[in-house]
Amino acid sequence: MSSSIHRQSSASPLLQVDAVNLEYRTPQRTVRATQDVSFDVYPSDRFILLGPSGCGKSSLLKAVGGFLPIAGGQILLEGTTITQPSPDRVMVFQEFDQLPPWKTVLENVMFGLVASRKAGRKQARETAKYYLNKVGLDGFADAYPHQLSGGMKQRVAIARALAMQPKILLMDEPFAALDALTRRKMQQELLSLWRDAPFTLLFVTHSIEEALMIGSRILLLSPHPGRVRAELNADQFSIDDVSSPIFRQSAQRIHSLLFDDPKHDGQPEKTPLLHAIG
Ligand SMILES: Nc1ncnc2c1ncn2[C@@H]1O[C@H](COP(=O)(O)OP(=O)(O)OP(=O)(O)O)[C@@H](O)[C@H]1O
Repeated sequence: MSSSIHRQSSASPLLQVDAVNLEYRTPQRTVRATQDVSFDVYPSDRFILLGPSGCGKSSLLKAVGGFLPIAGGQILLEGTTITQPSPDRVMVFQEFDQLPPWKTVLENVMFGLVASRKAGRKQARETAKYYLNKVGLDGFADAYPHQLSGGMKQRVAIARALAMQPKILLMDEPFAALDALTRRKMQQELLSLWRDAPFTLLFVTHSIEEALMIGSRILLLSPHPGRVRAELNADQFSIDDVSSPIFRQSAQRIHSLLFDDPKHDGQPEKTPLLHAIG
C-alpha cells in the first residue's frame, strides 16, 4: 500500500478539520464532546479516529457528515465549509438495520444513486450490480435485508456507499457488531476493495488492533471531551501481521499513548504529536 507520507508532500488535504469543538446542548446542560480537534485527511488515506468510549469519535464523523453543527472551528472539504449532508460524504453505520427493509438488496444499492440524481435507473442498476459483485453478493440482488446475515447486510451497506463514489467514505465502527471471524473477513474485504480502487476513508473504531490493520494514519483522541493525543502513520501493517511482535509492540505503544501518559491528562494538545510507529 502506498504511503500517505509521500502523498502529503504532493497533495492538498481533501478534508481539513480545524480546531473543532462539538457540543450537545440540552435545557439542563451542555456536553462538550470534542475540544480543539484538528486533523487533515488526504486523498486515498485510510484515516482512523481512535479513542475510548465517549471521546467524540462518532460526533466528529457526524460533523464531517454534516449532521451535527460545530460549536467552534471549521471543517472544510476541498476547501469548502461543510454545512449540511451531501452525497459526497456517505456514512456506513454499525447497526444492521440501516437498510430499508422493504427494498431488495439491489434496490437498496440503487436508491441513493437515483435519489441524488447521480444516475438514471438503468445506470444505477448497472452500478449497483457492479458493486454487489465487488462485495460478493451478486447472487442476492433480489433478496430482502431480513434474509441476510449481519455480515451480508454490512456488505450491502458498503456496496451502497461505494456505489455513490463519495469524495470520502465515513464508517462508524462498521464491524463492531459482527462475530470475530466475520469481522476479520470484512476487514480483509474492505482493504481488498481499497486496493482494487483506492478511496478516501474516515473510519471510527475503539479497537487498537482494528485501527492498525485498517488504517494508513491514526488519530488518537483522549477521553471525554476528545482532544488530539497523537497522530500516527500506520501504513506498514497488513492483516497478516496481526500476530507479529512488532504489531503487538505498536498496539501496546498506542495503548500507552491513549491511557498512560499523565502529562496529557486534562490538557488540550496545542500541537498534535506526530509519531511513526513500528
Ligand atoms: N445526542 C446527544 N446528546 C447529548 N450528549 C451526547 C449525544 N451524543 C453524544 N453525546 C455525548 O458526547 C460525548 C461524545 O459521544 P460520541 O458518541 O461522539 O463518543 P464516541 O467516542 O463515539 O463513543 P463510543 O465509542 O462509545 O461510540 C459523550 O460524552 C456523549 O455522552
